[in-house]
Amino acid sequence: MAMSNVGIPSRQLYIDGEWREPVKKNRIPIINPSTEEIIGDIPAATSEDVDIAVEAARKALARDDWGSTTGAQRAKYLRAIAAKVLERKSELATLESLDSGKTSFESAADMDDVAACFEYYADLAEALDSKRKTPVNLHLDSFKTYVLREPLGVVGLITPWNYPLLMATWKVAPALAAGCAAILKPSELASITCLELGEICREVGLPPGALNILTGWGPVAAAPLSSHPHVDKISFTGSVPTGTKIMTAAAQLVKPVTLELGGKSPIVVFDDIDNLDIAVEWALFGCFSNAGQVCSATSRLIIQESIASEFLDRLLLWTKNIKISDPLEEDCKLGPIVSSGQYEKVLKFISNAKNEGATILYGGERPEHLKKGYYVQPTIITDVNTSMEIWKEEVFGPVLCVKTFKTEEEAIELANDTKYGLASAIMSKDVERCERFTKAFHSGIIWINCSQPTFHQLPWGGKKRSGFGRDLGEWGLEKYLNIKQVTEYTSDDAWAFYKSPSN
Ligand SMILES: NC(=O)C1=CN([C@@H]2O[C@H](COP(=O)(O)OP(=O)(O)OC[C@H]3O[C@@H](n4cnc5c(N)ncnc54)[C@H](O)[C@@H]3O)[C@@H](O)[C@H]2O)C=CC1
Ligand SMILES: NCCCC(=O)O
Ligand code: NA
Repeated sequence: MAMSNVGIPSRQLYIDGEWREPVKKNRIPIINPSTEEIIGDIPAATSEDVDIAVEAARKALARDDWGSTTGAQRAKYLRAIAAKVLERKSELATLESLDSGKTSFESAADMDDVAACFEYYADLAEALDSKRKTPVNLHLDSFKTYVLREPLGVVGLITPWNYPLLMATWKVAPALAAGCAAILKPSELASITCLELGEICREVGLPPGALNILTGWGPVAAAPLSSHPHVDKISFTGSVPTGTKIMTAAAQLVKPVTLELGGKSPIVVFDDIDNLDIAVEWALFGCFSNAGQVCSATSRLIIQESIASEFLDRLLLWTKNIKISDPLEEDCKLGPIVSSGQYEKVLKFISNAKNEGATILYGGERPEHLKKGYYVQPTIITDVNTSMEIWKEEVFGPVLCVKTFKTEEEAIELANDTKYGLASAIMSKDVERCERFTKAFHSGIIWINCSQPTFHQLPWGGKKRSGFGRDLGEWGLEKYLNIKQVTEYTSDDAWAFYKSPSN
């Protein structure tokens, strides 16, 4: 096993710029999914701590040192956070791998993305100053009007474990850029790096209460944010059942939510591709990177019948070549699943597929050389039909199911045969066909001749059961802004709608 000499910091809740013990003093063990060992613990917040954090956030908004900042001033904090992340990149990446099982390469890439995302929203925060007040010319002498873009208020950011610090950053960076005060609730399965973000905020002198970080169990530490009368918005990434609960609670207060809820995304491969191996590698990366624990994983391979057999042969060769090991080992390409619960869930999906009559072409089990840890072989499933669970449900593990098609019409029907609508990919050198598919796919993200590349300048989110609203890009900032119209009557004349009693 690869050794790490990075110690697990022991932290409290990060509230009002300070480390604060949870009111109930409970803690949750941190489990390393590669060794199944307890390596530390995190504080477990309850609704009492949520109340304290919400109050701290409200006070931050009311104080000049946060509530009256310009975008340019906030950008300085965001850039300082980015610099600290890069300074601590190697340590943070190792912590991310120890906590979540991500390979060290992917964790390091995440830290680069985290820093770049803070930098990107620093740019947008600066640009916001000139857009803060936009005059609107009505071509009327009697009225002067303008539109203000203001911070929305106190926002609750509830995030998952698959990209722990990166998913938090997709929400924290724009929320702070907008001038909101935020409460981040990371996943109990992987919170270490999000707590370190608290330490970074403390070190760079982010005004107290601007960002508060509460770790703990979802129903105890996050649910109170959805129902809290002084939390103005919830931005969530995670499962459909939890998204439904959040939306239900928020609906009682007409609280806006944005939900990013995963999917069962297709990758359609046509027989006109120039290079089989290039397409095979994208199909592999699309489903097995991050051990398949990706909301946008292209986990349904829809392949043209004429090249299916050759494609699958190559796919098998590439799959067998994937190095599965402790995520900190050099060249590891597939680490463990995040937790025992998720591991059991993935294995159950595979055994259900088998019981329903599908063929496990490759994988489906624990790799023989790894006796401990929540490892699952990269798995390829064929003989799938569209009524099977494996075709319909999100596995969130390294499990690819395969179906073939003959015609373009059949391909698009199969691609859209899902309750989800996050991403879709097409591999073809026919430009017009790619355009037809771009239009026909029912999803928020389209990849052409690739799968998964993600850029923080572009909107991220889906339709149907994948949720609504967008992270990233300018759309990721807009959702933390309140649009306020201001209408001023500038005429000296009376309005004269009613008859004046003095006449
Ligand atoms: N869209 C995505 O990126 C993700 C999708 N998932 C899907 O969800 C499945 C289950 O994973 P979980 O960790 O159980 O996801 P989850 O949706 O329960 O967890 C995500 C976040 O929601 C919080 N949460 C849990 N219950 C809550 C509640 N009642 N109110 C407010 N927040 C709550 C959790 O503490 C965590 O911070 C996965 O197998 C996968 O299919 C999981 C993580 C990320
Ligand atoms: N490449 C980033 C994927 C983000 C997500 O799984 O939500
Ligand atoms: Na963990």
